[in-house]
Amino acid sequence: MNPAQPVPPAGAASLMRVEAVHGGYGQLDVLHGVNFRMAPGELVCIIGPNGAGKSTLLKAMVGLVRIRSGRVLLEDREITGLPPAQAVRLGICYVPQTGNVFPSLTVEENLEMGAYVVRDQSLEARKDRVFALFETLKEKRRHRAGALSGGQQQMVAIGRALMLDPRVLLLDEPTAGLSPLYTSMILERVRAINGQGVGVCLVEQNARAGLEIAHRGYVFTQGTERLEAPAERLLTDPGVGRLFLGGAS
Ligand SMILES: Nc1ncnc2c1ncn2[C@@H]1O[C@H](COP(=O)(O)OP(=O)(O)OP(=O)(O)O)[C@@H](O)[C@H]1O
Repeated sequence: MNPAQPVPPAGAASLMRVEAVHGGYGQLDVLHGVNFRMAPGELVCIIGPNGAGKSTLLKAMVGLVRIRSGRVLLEDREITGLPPAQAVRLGICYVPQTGNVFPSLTVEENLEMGAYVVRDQSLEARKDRVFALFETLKEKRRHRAGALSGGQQQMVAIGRALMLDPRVLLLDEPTAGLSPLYTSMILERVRAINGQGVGVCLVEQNARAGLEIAHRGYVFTQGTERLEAPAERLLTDPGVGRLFLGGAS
């Protein structure tokens, strides 16, 4: 299962970049000098053990945790510490792992919440684009989001992020707790979203499945990136296989 898109060449202009970031929660640093980059049109997967700081990196990229030093850039613009609402306006959308739908609102209302800043006539067209990607959501548009399955709720959360036509989509473990069927369905849709030109950073516990749809991958441990390589190389690396992919490929 190789991505249809070619791997962007090394050194290509970056869409998003993290440079030597230290930061975390309160007085506690969780990120210890993290470097990360995503080229335009790239799908990057971050794997690593629990507590390695993967989610914290995504939050740092969207202004949700304190950055003590280092920089975050969107193209050439420095956005370090920018409030989350402004990061969203610049086209960076983040889907957290949990608590990512409004359970008492319908699917359609959830999607509309994603585009509450849109004041033009494009709302229906935006919803239709999400429904084209997630047909199940169209069928269930009038259902309460809280009554959907975990996989369907994840579709609502991703769909809501897509309502703003993001340039960068940050996904925190979108397949956590899902059945193998829903896991492959969600990852296949993530690849389709990337195929439309959206830069995607995917944190994934299903490390092998995540790397299989990615162009490039990072292995995180203890608050920093230990390895960075084309996804195919990580998938065939015996050390990575043994430690992070549940055995050799
Ligand atoms: N809101 C918070 N306040 C304080 N510490 C936190 C907070 N969120 C996470 N941490 C701590 O930061 C460290 C990194 O957590 P993080 O969630 O980024 O790891 P992760 O690699 O995403 O792990 P997982 O795969 O378990 O989600 C952990 O030690 C965690 O306990």
